Amino acid sequence: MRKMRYLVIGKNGQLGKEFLRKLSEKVNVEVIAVGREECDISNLEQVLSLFSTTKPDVAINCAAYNFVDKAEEDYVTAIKVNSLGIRNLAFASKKYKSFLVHYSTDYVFDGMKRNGLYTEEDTPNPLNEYGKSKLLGEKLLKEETDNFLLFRVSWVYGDGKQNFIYKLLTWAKDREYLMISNNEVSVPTSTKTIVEMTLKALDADLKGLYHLTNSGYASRYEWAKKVLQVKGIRKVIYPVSSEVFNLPAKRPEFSAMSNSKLAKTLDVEIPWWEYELERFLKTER
Ligand SMILES: NC(=O)C1=CN([C@@H]2O[C@H](COP(=O)(O)OP(=O)(O)OC[C@H]3O[C@@H](n4cnc5c(N)ncnc54)[C@H](OP(=O)(O)O)[C@@H]3O)[C@@H](O)[C@H]2O)C=CC1
Ligand SMILES: Cc1cn([C@H]2C[C@H](O)[C@@H](COP(=O)(O)OP(=O)(O)O[C@H]3O[C@@H](C)C(=O)[C@@H](O)[C@H]3O)O2)c(=O)[nH]c1=O
Repeated sequence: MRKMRYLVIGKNGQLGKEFLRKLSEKVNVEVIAVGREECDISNLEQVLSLFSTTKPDVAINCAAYNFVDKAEEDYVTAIKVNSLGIRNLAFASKKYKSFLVHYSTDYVFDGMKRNGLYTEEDTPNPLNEYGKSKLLGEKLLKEETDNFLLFRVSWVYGDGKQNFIYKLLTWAKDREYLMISNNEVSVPTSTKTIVEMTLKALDADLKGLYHLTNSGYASRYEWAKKVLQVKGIRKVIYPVSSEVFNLPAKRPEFSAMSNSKLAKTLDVEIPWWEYELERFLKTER
C-alpha cells in the first residue's frame, strides 16, 4: 500500500517544526518538508515545480509573513506571501490533486464584537495590513479550490521566537518592571494543540473553515502573569492600555474565537489555555 505523503511548507517556523516532530512519530507516512530556501510560496513557478515533483496527498502550509507592525509599511511583501502565495498553493494543490491545509488568524476580526466569542459565521473586518493580507489569502484560497481545510488560529506559541512568550521572557530579563496590555483579549494557542487537532480533522475528512484555538480566553496581561508564575519569575508587572506602546499596527481589542464548531464536529475536548501553557512551559526544549 502506498504511504500517505505529507508536504510541510514553512518547515522552519514554529508550527512547521511541530508538524515535523509529530509526523515523525507516525508510521506509514512519508513526509517531505521545505523551507523558504527550497520554495518561496510567492513564486508560482517554484510552487508548481514543488508540487509536480512531490505530488503530495496533503500539503500543509505553515509559511507566512507574520510581522504585524512591519506589514503596515511592507504590505507588498505581506500580500505577496499571505495572499498571492496562498493562491499559488491553492492553484498547485488543485492541479496536482492535493488536499491543502492552511492557517489564518484572529486578526481578520476588528475586535468589536460584544456578545460572545467570534464564530465562523461572523464577518471579518481586519484593522491592519497583516490582517487584510491574511483575509485576502482566505478568499483566494476559496476561489481556487474547495479541497481545503482552513483554520483560524490565534496568539500562537511554540518552539520559536516569533511569539509573545519568547518576547515576554526577553523583556523580563532586560527590564526592571513590565507593562503589559490588558485591553487586548484573545486565546493563547499552542502549536501542539494546532497540530493534534489538524491531524484529527484530516483523519475525520473535514473540509472548510474552522476556528482552532485552545479553550477559554485571556488578556495579554493575564497571559503574561501566568507565564511568570509558572516560570517562578518574580517581576513587577503593570496592566496598561496597549495605546501606551504606540505601535504602528492597530490590533483588535477582543478577537477571541470560539473553537466549539471544531470540538463538536470532532467530539473532542480542546485543552484550556492555562493547562496547555503550563504543559508547554514545563516541558520546553
Ligand atoms: N505566530 C502567531 O502568533 C500566529 C500565527 N498565525 C498563522 O499560523 C501559521 C503558522 O505561523 P507560525 O508558525 O507562528 O509562523 P513563523 O513566523 O514561526 O514561521 C513562518 C515561516 O514562514 C516562512 N516564510 C516566510 N515567507 C515565506 C515565503 N515567501 N515562502 C516560504 N516560506 C516563507 C518563514 O521563513 P524564514 O524563517 O525564512 O523567515 C518562517 O519559517 C501562519 O499562517 C501564521 O500566519 C495565526 C495567528 C497567530
Ligand atoms: C512592547 C510591549 C508590547 N506589549 C503588547 C502590545 C502588543 O499588542 C503586543 C505585541 O506582541 P506580539 O508582537 O507578540 O503581538 P503580535 O505580533 O500582534 O501577535 C499577533 O501575531 C500575529 C501573527 C497573529 O496572527 C495574532 O494572532 C497575534 O499572535 O504586546 C506589551 O504588552 N508590553 C510591552 O512592553
